[in-house]
Amino acid sequence: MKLVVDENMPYVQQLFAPMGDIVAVNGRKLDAATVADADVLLVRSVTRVNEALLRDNHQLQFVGSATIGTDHIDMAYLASRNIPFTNAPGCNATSVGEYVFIALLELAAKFGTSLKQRKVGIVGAGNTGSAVAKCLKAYGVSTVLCDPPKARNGDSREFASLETLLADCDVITLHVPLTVDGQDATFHLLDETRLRSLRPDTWLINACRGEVIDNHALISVKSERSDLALVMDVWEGEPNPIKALVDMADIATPHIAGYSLEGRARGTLMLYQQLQQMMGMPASKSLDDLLPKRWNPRLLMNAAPTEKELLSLCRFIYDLRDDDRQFRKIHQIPGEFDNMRKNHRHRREFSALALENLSGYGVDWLSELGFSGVHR
Ligand SMILES: NC(=O)C1=CN([C@@H]2O[C@H](COP(=O)(O)OP(=O)(O)OC[C@H]3O[C@@H](n4cnc5c(N)ncnc54)[C@H](O)[C@@H]3O)[C@@H](O)[C@H]2O)C=CC1
Ligand SMILES: O=C(O)C(=O)[C@H](O)COP(=O)(O)O
Repeated sequence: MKLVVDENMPYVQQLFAPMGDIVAVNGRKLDAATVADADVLLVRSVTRVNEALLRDNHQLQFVGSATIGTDHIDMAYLASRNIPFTNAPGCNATSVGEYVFIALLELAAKFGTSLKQRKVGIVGAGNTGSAVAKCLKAYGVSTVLCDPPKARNGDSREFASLETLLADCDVITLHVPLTVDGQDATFHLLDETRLRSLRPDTWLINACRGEVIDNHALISVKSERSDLALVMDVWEGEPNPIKALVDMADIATPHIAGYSLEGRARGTLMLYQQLQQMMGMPASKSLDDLLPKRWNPRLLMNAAPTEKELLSLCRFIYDLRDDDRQFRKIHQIPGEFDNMRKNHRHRREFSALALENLSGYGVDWLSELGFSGVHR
């Protein structure tokens, strides 16, 4: 069996080598000729899987994308050819939740305020939006959710309309799929009119897909509104973000909000599990077989951390400022957006750090935030 696999997918050898010959490729440059004799195709978000890519392949048995988003996949075409497809729902949701939480702590420190004084509007209350909500709830920050499809489908949580959320919240964080059709289409969901309606001093975060915000409109609004703060992980026109927008952003990164080691490992593992199941084989490998052990530096928590101390703890796990600094140096150099992603030094999730004394001393909320606990 021949498996054509994006070279930017960790743990492929450990999981898929027993199944056949692995050919690792640059996912952005993948073409029909390279895929022509593949039996299995494993991609990431940078590969458009459609008729143009698969027209010369008449033996493909499985397509997997180690991502949450599926906007790069022509599902109708795969269905028309009866090619089974799976993505990896939720694989990196914790990573996105923690990225947003850390970014908000960074902004609060930068502007000399407390995150607890802000009301956070979460647009899209699926896996990633809920992961953000979980972190904020653990820390005691109030949130408002907007998710019309979930509201219509009877989700028991309380939802606001987008207009109410924009009017009520001083942080807006976006967690919707990119869709262009239907009543919930998200392409340019934040258009110029909505961007102009943002409350004074709003912090706006995009960690879903660049096209959910009209980037040109954002540049125009932000150039008149220095009160707005921006955290941008995703961009229209990736891998070529607009320079003016990178320069305006308070935090700018190259689509790596989901790039925790755990998130990326889960993505590959979920594809392995699906393929094994499809072939009627047991999935013998688990996440523990892939990940390095948790850190246990014996950090003793015997008092609730201040917000500044919490930020230091978070930076110990993932210092977002490093990615921001590096991205600002490279984002206009051809190829470097993808290189920075490919060579991203793997960041861990909060759960990789075991803190002592999480039970008691008023620090239980740190385990709700995601840290592991070691009780004495
Ligand atoms: N920056 C990054 O590294 C990552 C980005 N993503 C992006 O984030 C997106 C969301 O991921 P998940 O939360 O896991 O997906 P999900 O499918 O679990 O949740 C998305 C939610 O958005 C809601 N929704 C759809 N249209 C909406 C609208 N017009 N207004 C409000 N809500 C709407 C849906 O009902 C759903 O509950 C993915 O599709 C992907 O594009 C995902 C992971 C990592
Ligand atoms: O899961 C998603 O959806 C994402 O946006 C991924 O984090 C993107 O990562 P790549 O697939 O582009 O490596």
